[in-house]
Amino acid sequence: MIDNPVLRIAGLHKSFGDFNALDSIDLDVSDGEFLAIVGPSGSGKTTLIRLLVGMDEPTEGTIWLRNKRIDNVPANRRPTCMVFQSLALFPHMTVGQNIEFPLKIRGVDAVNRRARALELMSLLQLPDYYYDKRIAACSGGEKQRVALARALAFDPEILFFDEPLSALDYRLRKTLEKELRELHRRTGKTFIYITHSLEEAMGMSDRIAIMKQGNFVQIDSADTIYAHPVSRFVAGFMGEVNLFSVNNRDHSPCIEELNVSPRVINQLELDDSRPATLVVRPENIRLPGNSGEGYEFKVDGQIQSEFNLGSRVQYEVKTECAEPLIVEVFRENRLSNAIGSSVTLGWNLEHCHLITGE
Ligand SMILES: Nc1ncnc2c1ncn2[C@@H]1O[C@H](COP(=O)(O)OP(=O)(O)OP(=O)(O)O)[C@@H](O)[C@H]1O
Repeated sequence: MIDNPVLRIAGLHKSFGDFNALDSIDLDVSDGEFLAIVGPSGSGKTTLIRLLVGMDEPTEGTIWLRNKRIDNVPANRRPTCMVFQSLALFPHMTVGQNIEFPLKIRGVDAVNRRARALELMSLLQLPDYYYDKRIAACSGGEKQRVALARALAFDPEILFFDEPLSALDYRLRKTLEKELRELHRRTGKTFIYITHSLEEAMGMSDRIAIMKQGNFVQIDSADTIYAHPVSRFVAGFMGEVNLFSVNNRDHSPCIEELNVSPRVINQLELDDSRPATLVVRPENIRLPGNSGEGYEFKVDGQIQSEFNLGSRVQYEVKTECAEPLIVEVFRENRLSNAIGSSVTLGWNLEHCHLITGE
C-alpha cells in the first residue's frame, strides 16, 4: 500500500465467460511515477488498461483516482488519457489541429490553443513550422511526438501507453525511449506504460509490474526484480539467467557438480520440504582459469558457442548440468579460440539468489 496513491486498484476482476482475464488484482501507483506493466502475450495487460481508461467495465472491483471512485465514470469523463499504439491521429488534419483538438472540444479560444500547441511542440522537439504540416507528411517518429503532444494537451492526471513504440525501428525506438523518460521528468505526470519489451521497461520506468495469467507476480524496481526475482518465471522473464534446481534433501546432480562446500550449502538455508532454485546471472559468472580457486561455486565445462553482443561476449558452456550455462564477459576479457576449450567457471554466494517454491 502506498500513502495517497494517484491511482488505486482494489480487487479488480474481469471475466470473459468462464475465463478470468484479470484475477482480483490490487495495485497502488504513486503520483508522478513511471510504472511499466510487462508480461507475456495474453497475460491481461490490455484488459487492465481498457478498464482503467473506461473502454470496458470490470466484472468486480474498484478503481480510485485520488480518492474518487472512477470505475463507474464513462471514458470521456475520466481525467486519464491513452496513447494508442495505432496513434489514432486525424490524418487529414495538420499537426497543429491534431494537438489543439482536446483544447477545441473544451472551448479554448484559437489564440490560446495555438500558443499551447506551440509550447507542446517545443516540449516534444517539433519545430514551429510543423504546425501547418499535414499528418500524412510526417514520419513515424514525428507522428509519435504529435500523439504525445496531443495526449498532453488533454492535461491528463495519468497517461497510459499501450506499446506505443513497438512498430518503430530499433534506432527510433531507442531515441523515443529516452525522450519519453525525459518528457516524464519534465512534465511530472504519472505514466503507466504497457510493453512486451523488458529492455524498454527497465530503461524507462521507476517500477515494473510483471503480469502472468491475469495476476501481478512481482511489482518492484527493475534492479530489485533483476537481482531478487520471486519465481522462476520472473527470473526467466527478466533476461538471460542460469537456474539450478536445489534442495537439501535431494541434491540434484547439478548442485553436486557445482562443488559447493558444506558451509555454503548451510548458508543457503534450504528447506527440505520445498523445491528451491538458485539463480545466477550470466554476467556474475567468472572464467577464473583452470582451478576456479577462491570461488564458492565452481564447475568445469567446455565452451560450445560464442555470441558477440557488442560491448559484451556471451558463451554457452556445456557442463554436467542439464542446460548449458550462459556466461557473459566484457569484450576486453574475450577468450581467444574460445570454442571447444575447457574452462572452469566460478562465482560466489553473494551473486546468487535463491527462489523457494515453484
Ligand atoms: N473480449 C474478449 N473476449 C474474450 N476473451 C478476451 C477478450 N479480450 C481479451 N480476452 C482474453 O483475455 C486474455 C488477456 O488478453 P489481453 O489482451 O489483456 O492480453 P495482453 O497481455 O494485452 O496480450 P498481448 O501482449 O498479446 O496484447 C487473453 O487470453 C485474451 O484472449
